[in-house]
Amino acid sequence: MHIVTANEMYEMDRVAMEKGGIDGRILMENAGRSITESMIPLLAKNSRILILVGAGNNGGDGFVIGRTLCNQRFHVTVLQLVPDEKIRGDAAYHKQLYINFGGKVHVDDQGKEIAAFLKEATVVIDAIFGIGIKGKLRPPFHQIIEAVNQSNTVKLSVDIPSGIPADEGVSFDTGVWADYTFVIEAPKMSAFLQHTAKYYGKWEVVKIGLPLASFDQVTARKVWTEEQVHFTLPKRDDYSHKGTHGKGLIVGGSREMPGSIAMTALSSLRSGAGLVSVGTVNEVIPSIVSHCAEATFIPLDSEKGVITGSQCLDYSVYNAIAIGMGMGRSEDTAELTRQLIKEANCPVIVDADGLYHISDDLELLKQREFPSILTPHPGEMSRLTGIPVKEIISKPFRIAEEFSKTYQVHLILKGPFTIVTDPKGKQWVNTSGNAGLAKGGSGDVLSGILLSMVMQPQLLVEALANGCYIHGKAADNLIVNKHSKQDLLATDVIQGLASVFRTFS
Ligand SMILES: NC(=O)C1=CN([C@@H]2O[C@H](COP(=O)(O)OP(=O)(O)OC[C@H]3O[C@@H](n4cnc5c(N)ncnc54)[C@H](O)[C@@H]3O)[C@@H](O)[C@H]2O)[C@H](O)CC1
Ligand SMILES: [K+]
Repeated sequence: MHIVTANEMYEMDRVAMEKGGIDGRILMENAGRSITESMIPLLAKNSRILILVGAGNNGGDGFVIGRTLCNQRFHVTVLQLVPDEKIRGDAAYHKQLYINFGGKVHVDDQGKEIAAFLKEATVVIDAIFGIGIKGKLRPPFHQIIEAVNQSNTVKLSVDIPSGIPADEGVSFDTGVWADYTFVIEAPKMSAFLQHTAKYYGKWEVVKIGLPLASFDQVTARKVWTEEQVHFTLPKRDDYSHKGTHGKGLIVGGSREMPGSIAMTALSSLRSGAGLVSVGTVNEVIPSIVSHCAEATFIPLDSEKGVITGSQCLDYSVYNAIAIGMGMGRSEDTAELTRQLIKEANCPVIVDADGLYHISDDLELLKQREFPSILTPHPGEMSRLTGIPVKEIISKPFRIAEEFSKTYQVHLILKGPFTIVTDPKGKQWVNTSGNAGLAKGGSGDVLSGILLSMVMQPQLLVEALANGCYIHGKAADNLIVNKHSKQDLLATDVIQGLASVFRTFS
């Protein structure tokens, strides 16, 4: 499933019309018909449906929906929120069809009658604005949208909740708080941004007949779906041995933070890694063993419970390495991080304190011949880039793309919608997971899962996207009957991995 910006969607439209030869009026007909079909299960025969229509093609979709619902004997009222002369082109054509079929249009371009119409309605179909909204809402639309939000109606938005921009990095006034959004052809970026996603309510994609093959030329952003997990997650071969599933090294831990690396080691083993070695300070090894008897250890030189700088580690025997969890932020651990990044001839996952250390040495990443995988949350991304957290949350796709391309890394920008970006800028969004994961230790568990995935026989980006999916899905399964978002702990997520792997094996 592709994710688009407004311009990318217009480009798809252009391709469909100019190259495909399909008429815009047919696309609008398809949009309105498909949405109506998907909407009907949510409607009761006695629903009093109010369709709010704006000036653009989103409003045009509203007229098609109006005609189609009237034709099926639903009780429909269309309220046009702009003067007649503003309804043009394909929307005007479909307005006329709606009228020809016996539909009535009420015009309220001042927003004076909206309250009265809302009072009579049980369902609002929001076709005020689509992806064409620009700048601050002009009067009276702010007031109209607020009135819709305050009304006691079920709110069904067409393509996008009106008022919400399609793109990232765009400020907005207010938007319809939809119960349900029928997204045309491809979800827009704002469905995956934490400040706008909540306006969509539940959403589903409706198809209107755009040439699917063209999406790949128009956008390099996709949702990582459960279906793809089914296709790509390697099945364990009956005749495999521990070597088949990779040997991983985890470097980190300190006297003050022995738990992080223990969780990484355990989650990695629980995700199928053949062998896991932990390079850490001697004194924390017994506590890690108590959680994870299957790991082997490389005691590293340490001072005051923290790993010291130069270590004689043979990186060549590993299929992948993860560094940083609970490691501490001394100059010594910084030196070790730099050394490992320079010398390791296999994929390296850099997390937590490892990310802290490389923030000032990002150029090192460009020199690596093997993949570098960075797993920052927005705070860590802010340190890596010098960009404020607020801006990262507001335009994560663009910032992640630029960073991955510049430093030639695979970036996993963590959040409610984790974005995996490859060094060419291709992106996949993970949608599993819940707020129960917003706790210390979650990242350590994710790093362990990723380490294990990277060592399995699958493409690197698939391994990373699958790792994110599995981590979130374990948490989703756990809050269904065993835990809640409140009490869920990172260690529970490790226990929950079994439920996910069983589904996909
Ligand atoms: N292939 C497709 O995706 C199809 C999508 N369809 C629908 O068309 C809309 C996009 O239509 P467009 O006309 O470009 O934009 P809008 O409907 O969002 O309307 C813009 C409209 O609103 C006015 N406006 C803009 N900004 C403001 C503001 N800040 N305050 C007040 N008014 C504003 C402006 O005057 C414009 O006239 C898409 O979302 C789908 O729903 C097609 O129907 C089928 C193909
Ligand atoms: K809308």
